Amino acid sequence: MRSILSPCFTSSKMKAMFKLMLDCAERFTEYFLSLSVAEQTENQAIPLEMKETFTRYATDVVASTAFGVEVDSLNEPNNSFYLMGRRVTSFGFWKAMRFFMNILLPKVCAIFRIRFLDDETMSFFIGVVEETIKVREEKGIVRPDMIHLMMEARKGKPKVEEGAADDETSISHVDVKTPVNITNMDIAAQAMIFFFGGFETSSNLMSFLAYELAADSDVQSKLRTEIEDTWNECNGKLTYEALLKMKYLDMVISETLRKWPVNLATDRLCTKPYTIEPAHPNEKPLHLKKGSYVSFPTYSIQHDPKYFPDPDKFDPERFSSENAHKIVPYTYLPFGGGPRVCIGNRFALLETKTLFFYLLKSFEIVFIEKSCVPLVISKKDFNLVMQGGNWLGFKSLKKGA
Ligand code: HEM
Repeated sequence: MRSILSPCFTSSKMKAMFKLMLDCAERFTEYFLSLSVAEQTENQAIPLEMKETFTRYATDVVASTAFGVEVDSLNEPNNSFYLMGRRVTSFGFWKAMRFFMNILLPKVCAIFRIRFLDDETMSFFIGVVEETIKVREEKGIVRPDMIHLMMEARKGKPKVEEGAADDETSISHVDVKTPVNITNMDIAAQAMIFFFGGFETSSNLMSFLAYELAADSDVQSKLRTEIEDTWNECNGKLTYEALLKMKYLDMVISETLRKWPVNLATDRLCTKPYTIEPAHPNEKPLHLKKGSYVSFPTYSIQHDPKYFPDPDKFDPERFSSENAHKIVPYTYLPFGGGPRVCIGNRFALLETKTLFFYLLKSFEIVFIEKSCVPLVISKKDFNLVMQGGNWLGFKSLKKGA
């Protein structure tokens, strides 16, 4: 299915989906702008838990780009899409057990019908996809999203657009003229990948990014200057090309992913015997057998002072044109690497850049009384999250009354 889903992430598809992301980002910013006016808090910061707030944005983006439906999770906080999304991605002990069992013992899970998701959740998302497909087919609606691409794939229509396919997400090896046998269930399963792969990860990235910006007002104002310059160059209408040209924005996000890699480790299964030779005189060779499970500790590698001096310092300059080439290959792995690199990396970066462009244009992100300073990582959670939540404030840049 990687080859079926890959065409969703080519440049041209990203550009089309950017319009949907832009709507979500504008709506997000508008919501908080009107809130600060309504509550006459223009001069004060709106206190918010960032993970929760960005999860709402990530929900709207996944709903729009993957499931083809419009959801407004800030104005309608208890919409079923948001609640079901939380259900899918929240990990209690038993759910974590089911998750690992499905990875480590898939055959046993199939025999005993141990599923990661319950029937109600699956039926909800399959229902959304089926209804969307039905309405699209009846009314001939075309929307630049994943559902449309999959519908075209099953008719055998998707084409490799010239210059659009990229190295690792290329579909050039797929016989695209042949209709692909894709059921509605398959389409729903692909849309679910956006939830599993992209929902927690993207909102976590945004949460840590907001924290680092609050912690370093110089970085935040330098970034705002780049945003204002870009906004002026675009004559007040942000374009996909202009956003991707923003060098400093890219550096700040890259450094956030270096310091806070959402996936703490990446794993591989050994396909043939291999020996890791000792690096130091007191070590022995490590013999890996076929089938050995190997885990690469991304967090530790990205915090190794040998590769990233002063690793706890948030320093976007590591990724400047002058410095980026000094990064040793395979020591920066927030999206993994090689043929199984994260399929949605450009998607995640694009939705994050779009949101922070709009957010920082209207708001300053600041520490508030409840903020977790210094930052402490929770030991209780499955994911990389801050102890007590990531509480920060959005302070409107509009000079209020
Ligand atoms: C900041 C956001 C994200 C981070 C940090 C992230 C990170 C990762 C990492 C580390 C891997 C493992 C790669 C490897 O083993 O080499 C991965 C795989 C994957 N990611 Fe992401 N991801 C993000 C967003 C997304 C999004 C938005 C999607 C949407 C579809 C997605 C879909 C996937 C899929 C399908 C895989 C498995 C690829 C394969 O095995 O062929 N990810 N991701």
